[in-house]
Amino acid sequence: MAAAAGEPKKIIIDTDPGIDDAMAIFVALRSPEVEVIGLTTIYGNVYTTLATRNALHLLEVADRTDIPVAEGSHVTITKGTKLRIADFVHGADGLGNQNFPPPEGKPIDMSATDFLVEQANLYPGKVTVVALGPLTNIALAIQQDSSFVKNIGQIVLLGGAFAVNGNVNPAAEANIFGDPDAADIVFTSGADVLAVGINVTHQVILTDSDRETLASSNGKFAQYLLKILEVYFNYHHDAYSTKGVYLHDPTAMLAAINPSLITYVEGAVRVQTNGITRGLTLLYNKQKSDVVLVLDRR
Ligand SMILES: O=c1[nH]cnc2c1ncn2[C@@H]1O[C@H](CO)[C@@H](O)[C@H]1O
Repeated sequence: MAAAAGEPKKIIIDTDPGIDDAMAIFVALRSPEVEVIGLTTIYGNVYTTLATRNALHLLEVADRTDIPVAEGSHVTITKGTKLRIADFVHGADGLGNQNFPPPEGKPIDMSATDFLVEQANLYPGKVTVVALGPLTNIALAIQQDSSFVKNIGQIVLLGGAFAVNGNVNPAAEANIFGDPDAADIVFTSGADVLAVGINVTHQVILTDSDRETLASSNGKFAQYLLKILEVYFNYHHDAYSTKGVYLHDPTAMLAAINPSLITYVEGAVRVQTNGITRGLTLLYNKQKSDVVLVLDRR
């Protein structure tokens, strides 16, 4: 596949690493179509402090310590501290219980939100945020700077369960469930949002036999991923009948790198923020304007 002519697309990866986050970050670092200009961190698969540590670690594994890491929010946008952390999917350390040594690097002296706002201002229309966790940092950037929505090129996010059951409960997918209020702010902000839901990512499976192919590679990333994937495979074997693992974050990353790989529908999205369907994503993609008005609060 030829890289798009001209400058690579600048991307900031907002991430909660996370095993599939690690895969997505490596995909981005190996794709000439994009230039990773920063990682921002968030809770989700792990708490934010550990997400920052893992982000720094992954950049060290990839020999890309030139890329800055900015630490994100430790609480939801409504200051909620009762977070749902998916350590049962990713291991207690978020990276398959490998207990890697602590990274040598440090996050930059700037919050994730400030970094997002700064970079969007610096390169108006040119920065894509690839959001792989709950959307707190992005919603905070929208609230902090009224020109963020105009300046950010696109927000590509892994989240939602569009017309299918969620993975936390029948209503909600994990990233949206993590901060439904933030997600509703992002979806109704007027920004160019491309959402890759689990209705898509549950079709993208790294099978047991793909894992054997990976094992036959001497590549640095292949060997690293093999180690951390064990826990992710065990979880999927136990929790789902699928013989393999869902490639959630790598699929969203591929949508950012090469949008033509996926087909899309356009419409208004709202997120349910309370009750038993908290975290439900509702898409209306028809042309009936009075219904869109109810959904779209702009
Ligand atoms: O069953 C689950 N509960 C919570 N989080 C999960 C589950 N399965 C996967 N993920 C994590 O949440 C995002 C996709 O929703 C992915 O980051 C995935 O690793």
